[in-house]
Amino acid sequence: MPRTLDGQITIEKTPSYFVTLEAPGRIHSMSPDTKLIVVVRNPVTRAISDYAQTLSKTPGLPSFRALAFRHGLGPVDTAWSAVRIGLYAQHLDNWLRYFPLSHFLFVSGERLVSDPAGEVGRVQDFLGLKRVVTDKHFYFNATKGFPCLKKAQGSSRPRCLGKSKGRPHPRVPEAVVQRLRDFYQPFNRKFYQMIGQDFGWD
Ligand SMILES: Nc1ncnc2c1ncn2[C@@H]1O[C@H](COP(=O)(O)OS(=O)(=O)O)[C@@H](OP(=O)(O)O)[C@H]1O
Repeated sequence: MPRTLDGQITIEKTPSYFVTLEAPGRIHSMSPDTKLIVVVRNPVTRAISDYAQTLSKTPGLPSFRALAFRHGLGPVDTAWSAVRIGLYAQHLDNWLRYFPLSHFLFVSGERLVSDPAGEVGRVQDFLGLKRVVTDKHFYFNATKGFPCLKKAQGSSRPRCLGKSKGRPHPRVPEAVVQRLRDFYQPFNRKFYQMIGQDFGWD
């Protein structure tokens, strides 16, 4: 981590930390005061998004169904990372051995799209910052199908996130989606209970 002066906040973003067993202990030994921001979305959509990303780099990848269920039809394959990462309650359990819940902010991936200023507002409050970024900074870009910044930092031009963010998802049969929804439901409920926040995924 770079040196941080008084009055500065250093932010580091690595999605895989949340699901890495050794990460909480290491981060705690670096600084037990660290604030932790976790962006979560419906684990079923997250798994399909994860698959879409792998598929874009690996043409000929087996179907989502073939990877999500053992032998294509059997139990849900929790060894597949796209499935395992969505077990938020389990990952959080590991973090709560080192950090109290008050150190966490859970950001809704869905609201980050439907109301980016609202979610970014919560982030600013959590970090003790003035609400500098507001509604005024975003517009909905119909071509991208997502909110974008009216002006990028240091430029007068609008800026959307890159091609790898918000790519189309492959079609997954409804029966497959439903099986995964059922699978995640108890884990989601446990997660809501642990953090006192209901994301309404079920
Ligand atoms: N404003 C805006 N523009 C584009 N995309 C947006 C935006 N806000 C949130 N998202 C969602 O971000 C998802 C990609 O982020 P990831 O967390 O997968 O990225 S990464 O893990 O850091 O690579 C990406 O997921 P997919 O839609 O599945 O590609 C988006 O849904």
